[in-house]
Amino acid sequence: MAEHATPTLAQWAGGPEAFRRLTKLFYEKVPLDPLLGPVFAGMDRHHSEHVAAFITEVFGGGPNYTGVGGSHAGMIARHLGRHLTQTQRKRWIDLFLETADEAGLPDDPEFRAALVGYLEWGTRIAVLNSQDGASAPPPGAPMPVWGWGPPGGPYQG
Ligand code: HEM
Repeated sequence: MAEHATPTLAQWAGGPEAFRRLTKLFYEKVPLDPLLGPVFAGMDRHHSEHVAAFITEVFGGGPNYTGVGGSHAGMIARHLGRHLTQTQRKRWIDLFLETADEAGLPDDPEFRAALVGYLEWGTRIAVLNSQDGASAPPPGAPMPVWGWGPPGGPYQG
């Protein structure tokens, strides 16, 4: 990184390893949660790594997800027909943010605002695409890209 370059969200978070740590902890808790446990009953054993790779890529950390055959359309497809509810979505976010603290992700206002904004958007996309009538985007649909938004960069003191 150039001396004064603004880090990507992924760099500021601690790189792919930080997201792997976060999702590993998160998906260890999910099966124990009364609302989320049943939703993830058939979870792939690599699920947490796939979600970590997806978020790392969205946050500017490189092709961690698409580089190993993943795609935005493929990710959306995993939510089709699941009839996710707003109650489940809200629990997912609450538990994810609680776990972000436990995993030691940065807690500066700028990073957390970007994280919450992405999670609010991403979970609503997941719920929408889980309802009857939803269909996956075309296979070549681009991955979402998330940035710092109005604060423009991390907390500087
Ligand atoms: C920003 C929000 C979200 C992201 C980035 C995300 C990402 C992903 C990804 C990458 C996969 C595919 C994993 C794989 O290939 O193994 C997936 C699958 C799945 N997601 Fe999400 N998801 C989000 C929100 C949600 C929410 C809110 C729920 C439910 C409340 C949910 C439920 C599921 C389920 C049940 C699967 C299939 C798991 C399996 O069978 O292995 N997702 N998600």
